[in-house]
Amino acid sequence: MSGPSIELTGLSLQYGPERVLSDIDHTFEAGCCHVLMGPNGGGKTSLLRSILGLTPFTGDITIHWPDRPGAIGYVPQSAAFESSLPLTVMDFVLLNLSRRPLFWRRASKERQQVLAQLERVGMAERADRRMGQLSGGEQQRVLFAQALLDQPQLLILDEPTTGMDETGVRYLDDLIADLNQRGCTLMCVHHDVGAVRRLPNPMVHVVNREIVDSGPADQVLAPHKLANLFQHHSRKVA
Ligand SMILES: Nc1ncnc2c1ncn2[C@@H]1O[C@H](COP(=O)(O)OP(=O)(O)OP(=O)(O)O)[C@@H](O)[C@H]1O
Repeated sequence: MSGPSIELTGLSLQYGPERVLSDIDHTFEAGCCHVLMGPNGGGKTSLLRSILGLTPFTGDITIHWPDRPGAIGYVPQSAAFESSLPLTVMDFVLLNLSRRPLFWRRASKERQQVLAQLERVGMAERADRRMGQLSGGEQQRVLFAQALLDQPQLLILDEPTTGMDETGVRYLDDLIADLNQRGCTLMCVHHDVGAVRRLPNPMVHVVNREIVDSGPADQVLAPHKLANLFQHHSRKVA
């Protein structure tokens, strides 16, 4: 089963007097690798959170699934784990696999499933470490493994390579290429122009209160446009 398209109609979002997203009409095509870029505070995370239903907005967001609704995976920008929390990598990913409490014995089938996902991000050997004792980049890899468990058809990533070393980035590149080949729709926030160019046929959307530019990466990230990519609009107070 392949991924959905996402249609925004008159999407606006405001925090107090500050208008973060303003009357956006836009469609993200099915099965593509979409990258949101733009200046800090331009509204990229707010746009992702709106699609996930994690923040109130006005207007409409419609997810057009090709068949029946599929699974959605989400990797947030960062997560904090208290180092004294007795929650291992295996526990954390297992928690997301079933609704049963952790102290119930887990079937080895479930454990194998989790290990297979951890293997895909190079973290299987650290399955018994506590989440709070991993580095930021390692935690990010585990969050990614957890988001892959349900075989998502829509995968939403907020700055997925933050804190990751080269090996982590390579795992991520391979996984994204694999998901893209399977027709999954990917939405991803990125700041690194070089990393975006490595993605499979990326569509880049520049978010700066509105979507100010959109198209294939080689057009939107053309050298003469790069200077303006991270430039801020003066923000209007609504
Ligand atoms: N929960 C919130 N309450 C109040 N203001 C918020 C909230 N979340 C975000 N904002 C503000 O909304 C604006 C857009 O934030 P958002 O995180 O969407 O931007 P972004 O483009 O993802 O930025 P960055 O590139 O720095 O991650 C910022 O000015 C931010 O301070």
